[in-house]
Amino acid sequence: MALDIDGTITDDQRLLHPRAVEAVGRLNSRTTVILVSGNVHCFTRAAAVLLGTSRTFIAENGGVISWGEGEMELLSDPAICQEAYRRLKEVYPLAKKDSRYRITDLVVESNFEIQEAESRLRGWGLEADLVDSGFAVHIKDRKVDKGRALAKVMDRLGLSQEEVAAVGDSISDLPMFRVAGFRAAVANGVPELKAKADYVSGEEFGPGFCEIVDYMVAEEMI
Ligand SMILES: O=C(O)COP(=O)(O)O
Ligand SMILES: [Mg+2]
Repeated sequence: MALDIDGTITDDQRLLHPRAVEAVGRLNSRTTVILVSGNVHCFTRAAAVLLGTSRTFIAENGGVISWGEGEMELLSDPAICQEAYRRLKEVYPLAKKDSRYRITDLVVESNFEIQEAESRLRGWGLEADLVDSGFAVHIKDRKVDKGRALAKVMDRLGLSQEEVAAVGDSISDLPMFRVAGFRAAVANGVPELKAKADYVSGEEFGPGFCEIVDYMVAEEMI
């Protein structure tokens, strides 16, 4: 299972839900859980350790892949994001967040018109785009997303589409839905994601995620 963190196993304040922790524990005994997050590498790694999930995981919305302990692969060019930030800052009052720990993308506060900024990036011919997870606005390399990184992980681990489920809440999870065979969204997910999901939970956040795991067990998918 490719599993998102914020808004899927946490609440809207990013607090980990105890029932989601229990559900991840159940998954760990049945299958491999790969965290796929917009969070930085060190945060995602700490989550993997605390949840007992695979040390192969995806961070920074696909910009960083951790291949088990010790090997890290960067899929994005940080210079692309830096240049986009520099140009956008000439127009908007951008404020960086947790930049010290970011390796590839940049996170800024949501104090500007994202769609307008994206069309400016395109107009300037830059290779960067923006994605708003509902928790953070990321300036990222356009060729990077959670789905492309997940496809790389599947390839290396020899996993077919039918063997992979993706679970998430935000627009940043949509690219994962293109490569996974089973797609599930929590009820608090964005409409664009829920529209593409095979299963949408009735409950929101952590309890919704538990419901998804219960459904997959009942349907003998795991
Ligand atoms: O970093 C974010 O913006 C949100 O993190 P997520 O991808 O785990 O939901
Ligand atoms: Mg999320």
